[in-house]
Amino acid sequence: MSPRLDLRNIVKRFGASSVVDDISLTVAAGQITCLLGPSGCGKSTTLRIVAGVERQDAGEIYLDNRLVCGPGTHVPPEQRSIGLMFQDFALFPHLTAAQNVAFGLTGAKAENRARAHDLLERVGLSAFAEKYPHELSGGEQQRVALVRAIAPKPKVMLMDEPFSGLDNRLRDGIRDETLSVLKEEGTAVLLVTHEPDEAMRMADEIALMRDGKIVQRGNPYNIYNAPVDKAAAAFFSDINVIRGQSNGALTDTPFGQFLTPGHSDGATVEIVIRPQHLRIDFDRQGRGPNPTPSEGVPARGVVERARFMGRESLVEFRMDQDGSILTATVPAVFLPKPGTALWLTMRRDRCLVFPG
Ligand SMILES: Nc1ncnc2c1ncn2[C@@H]1O[C@H](COP(=O)(O)OP(=O)(O)OP(=O)(O)O)[C@@H](O)[C@H]1O
Repeated sequence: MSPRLDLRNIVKRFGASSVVDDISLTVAAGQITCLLGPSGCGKSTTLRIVAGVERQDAGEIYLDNRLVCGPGTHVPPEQRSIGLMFQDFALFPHLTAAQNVAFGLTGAKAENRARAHDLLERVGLSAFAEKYPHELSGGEQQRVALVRAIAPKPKVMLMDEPFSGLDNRLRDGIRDETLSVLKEEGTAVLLVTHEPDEAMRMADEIALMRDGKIVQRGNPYNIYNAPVDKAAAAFFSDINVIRGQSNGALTDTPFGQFLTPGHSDGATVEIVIRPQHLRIDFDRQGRGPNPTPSEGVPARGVVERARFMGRESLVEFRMDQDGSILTATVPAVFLPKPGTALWLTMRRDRCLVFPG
């Protein structure tokens, strides 16, 4: 199946710097792709180029195989069949919710009204159809803006941090509603966010951006579990880093030897593990659990501090062997006293090995 939206080698420079540096990306109908990355990495500029409000310096964009912008071609934004949903959306204050939703529709009046009411019902707002924007809460207004953007059945929906103005409790509900409406409509969605949680929740595919480039593309599971480098791993959660020197394709650590093929002798190797993949065991008269092939050798540490985070407890250890600090999380209440000696083991299948 050919992609609905196809970006090929998009470049945008401001002065000497390439803010978007050779971005290629496809989004299929009914698929949600998240452009995820830190502030300033070029996400919004990419979106603005797709919308047609910014022009690229090189590259092409195709919509259903039709060139919409490239050398010598620039289809104006309003002719691209693209819906926009930004954080600072504005409803027309003098129109009711239903009139706002029906505003951009070109069909017969009764038909437009029916479409507006159907969409409002799908986001739980039928009772608000005849209300004006100032009579609606922020979250309700946002849902109206969303269905207004969806109403003309755009082929592509561009969303730039669309939920960031909402408080957490509202946000989850509106995200899920949005997701189901967009899926039902079969819209191709390109959504910009700097929040990994939002991308994990919304995306079929995440495109992780850094300095104007896409450094990794994949589904949330793969991006989280097989990050391309340490920075990609650290973008999604806190990480622990254990350093060592590779020798004969092996690296010695307090947790035993790790296989590090492909790293030359003497090269620094970083072994990365997320806090939830460290296992904590009690000290049995100076001994920890027995080594196993799947968890390697345990290492002893002393609790520096422990904090209850609501869904989990976070325990920081100072390791006996080298004084380094490692953090483990436990999905329960576990608050050992500072100074308590405990043993840590690393789930080998969860360790990531990167060049240092
Ligand atoms: N019109 C412009 N002129 C000059 N520089 C610009 C212009 N627009 C954006 N930039 C610069 O390009 C870089 C990328 O901006 P962009 O808004 O695309 O980033 P972003 O990843 O969306 O960040 P944020 O999440 O903070 O919005 C930034 O350094 C920004 O200052």
